[in-house]
Amino acid sequence: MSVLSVENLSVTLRSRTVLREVSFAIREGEFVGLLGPNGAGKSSLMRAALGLIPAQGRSSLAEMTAEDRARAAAWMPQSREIAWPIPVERLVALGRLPHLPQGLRLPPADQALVDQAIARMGLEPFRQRAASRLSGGEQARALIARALAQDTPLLLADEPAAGLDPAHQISTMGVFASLAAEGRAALVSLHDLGLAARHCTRLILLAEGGILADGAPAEVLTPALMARAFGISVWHETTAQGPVFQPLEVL
Ligand SMILES: Nc1ncnc2c1ncn2[C@@H]1O[C@H](COP(=O)(O)OP(=O)(O)OP(=O)(O)O)[C@@H](O)[C@H]1O
Repeated sequence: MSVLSVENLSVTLRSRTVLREVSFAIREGEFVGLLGPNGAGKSSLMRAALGLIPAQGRSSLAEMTAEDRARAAAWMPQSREIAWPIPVERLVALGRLPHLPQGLRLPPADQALVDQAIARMGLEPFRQRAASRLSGGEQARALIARALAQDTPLLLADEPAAGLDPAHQISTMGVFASLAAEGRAALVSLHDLGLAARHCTRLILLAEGGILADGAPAEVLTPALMARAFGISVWHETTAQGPVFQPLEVL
């Protein structure tokens, strides 16, 4: 079943067309990496698909009411600043707000989802710490945990691996992959092509105002497409531990 359907979506920002008639659908069980050079329109595509910026065309999420959308999709934006000193546990608990009548304390089932999200993102030691006093990477993990606590069929995240140390990059990609394996879906923008090759079930490559390629990682991370989209040469090999992919040089 499709959790997001985008048809002929075009985005114009300050009279410049950033995306032209982009169409794709995301189904349950998919972990989709959104790739493309700086300025290709990855954030704009996710924000337009969520109905956060004006766009032409159709998006199934943008058509929903704000309440329905908050139960259908969780969103982690690129900007991570947590400006106020809310304890990490309460920040993560905000993910349950779309599911609760106003003013109620968290029922046990909702608290269990908060605890699960905190454990999944390795935030146990920070539970009572003011979120504004976490490091950049820890703040990113707290915001991913809030999105996980929302417990939605689809999670969209803008560069969630940026600023994380290697172990947390791998474990965070593992969390998204496990959501997909559980029958949910994730759409995640990434600049790390090696992580995309190893963890995503499908890649969408944005460039030149549209989708240049959409398919399995091996179909998208080809030398020809990498040269065209990023102007780089690449090295890749299939190993016993899975695909290994390394950008090499600027062409
Ligand atoms: N508010 C805005 N007004 C005008 N132009 C904008 C605005 N926001 C983004 N743009 C432009 O739209 C284009 C797409 O930006 P977007 O942030 O979607 O790219 P991206 O693929 O997410 O880039 P990055 O990899 O650098 O995060 C860029 O050329 C950017 O300069």
